[in-house]
Amino acid sequence: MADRAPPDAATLWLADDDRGVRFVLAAALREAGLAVREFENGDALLAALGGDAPDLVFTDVRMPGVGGLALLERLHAERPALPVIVMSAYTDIATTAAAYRHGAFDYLPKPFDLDQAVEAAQRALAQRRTSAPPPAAPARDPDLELIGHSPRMREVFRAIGRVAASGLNVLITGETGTGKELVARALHRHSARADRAFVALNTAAIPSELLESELFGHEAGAFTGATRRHPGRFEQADRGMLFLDEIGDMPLLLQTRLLRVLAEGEFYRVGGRELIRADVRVIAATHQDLEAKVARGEFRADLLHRLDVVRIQLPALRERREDIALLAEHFLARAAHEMRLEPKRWSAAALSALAGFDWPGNVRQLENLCRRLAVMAPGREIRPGDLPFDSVVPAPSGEADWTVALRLWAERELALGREKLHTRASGELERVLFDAALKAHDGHRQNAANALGLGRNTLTRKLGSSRPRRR
Ligand SMILES: Nc1ncnc2c1ncn2[C@@H]1O[C@H](COP(=O)(O)OP(=O)(O)OP(=O)(O)O)[C@@H](O)[C@H]1O
Repeated sequence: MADRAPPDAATLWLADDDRGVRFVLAAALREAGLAVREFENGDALLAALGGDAPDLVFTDVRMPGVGGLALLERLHAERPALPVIVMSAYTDIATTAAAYRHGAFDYLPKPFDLDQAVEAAQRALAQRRTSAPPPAAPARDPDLELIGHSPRMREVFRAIGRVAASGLNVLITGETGTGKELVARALHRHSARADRAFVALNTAAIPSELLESELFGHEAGAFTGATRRHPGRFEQADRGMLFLDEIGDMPLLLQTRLLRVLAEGEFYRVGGRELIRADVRVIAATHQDLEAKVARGEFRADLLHRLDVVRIQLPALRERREDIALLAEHFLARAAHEMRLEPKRWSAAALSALAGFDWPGNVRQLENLCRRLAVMAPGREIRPGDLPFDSVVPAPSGEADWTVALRLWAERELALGREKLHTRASGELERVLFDAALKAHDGHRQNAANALGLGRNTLTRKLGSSRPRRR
């Protein structure tokens, strides 16, 4: 806790139950000229707060006693101007969004670069701020949770957490099936409009002549077949959110009308005279390159600017292969549950084949495959031969198949903050090798040892320690 910082240095209080994290982080922050005081949990920090106050707080989320989010809430209530930076290995959207909602200045997903942490601290100190009161916490539906632990998805979760409560229009881009609608729903659930409607409209799915009345509604008799007054999606989304999917397919004339409505917040139904006001936050999505469409004169630049206040770009699944195994396990289990089938599991080889596939249909394609295999795959364990791909998928960058699986395992364990990876992985490696060698040599230890390039005694000793259950 001793500090060599200059007497006028800004003070930073750091709460984390992991002594190692505290040690390296505090060292880096002191190096950057801050006076750092360390606490092993939120209670200790709160207790110290009576007599003294820091300029900035860094806190972990999961700690025994008062956790990081509760600490944040207390600090925010008592000292709203004090910036708090939340750090966590749990980068699910709920935690990230809760952090921002409770007034966190920033959220650092672990593991982070020390430079990144120092930079965040400096930013926070440079612009201390007061924040708006948090909106009510929305209910969560686990089926709507976005899954992923890749750095690219963590960035997406962070962006959602950051902009959900802001009220800004958002443009979500990404290939088909990457989860754009799911992101839009997450933005809604974590926004101040969560208890109001989320209305979705797929622009590409509706014939262009009907699109205008779908959006803005129509009066009875407005056109042939309009027998009754029909409120449009804009009206339905009043005080809530309107999700315009495939916005790139909207005809130019309607783009002009949409732009005007967004600018003025009011419109007439088709064939109507009554001016309707609607307070709508628009989230738009597209898989197309809208800038290119603007250049070709197919999309209005001013509409793009109005929709594209914040952009969330979703990576293709092949750009975040680390997430494939996690998603595959989730979808396979969910499919079995939904269809009341006996659960199946993935063999390591099948998972590594999945990780090497290109997934042009992205997460939706993987989800559909899992449903199909939950029903069709013959055994309890899904093997590479059960996969419907024509050719054997090459492992990335010439890696052997099993190292791909190992890499996926390591990345996932690290993302989950698990420990002793080396010991656990080495144990597994030996177990698999010894099993295979013994099986190939009918249990003959000398021959198995020869094949492995080990002495018989070494093999026997290792078998004793790695497989206590065996003779
Ligand atoms: N990160 C994720 N975690 C869990 N499920 C996901 C994730 N991303 C996508 N999905 C699932 O994949 C399917 C496709 O997602 P979604 O409809 O949001 O994609 P999209 O990008 O809007 O597709 P399109 O461009 O075709 O409209 C959905 O069933 C969704 O639940």
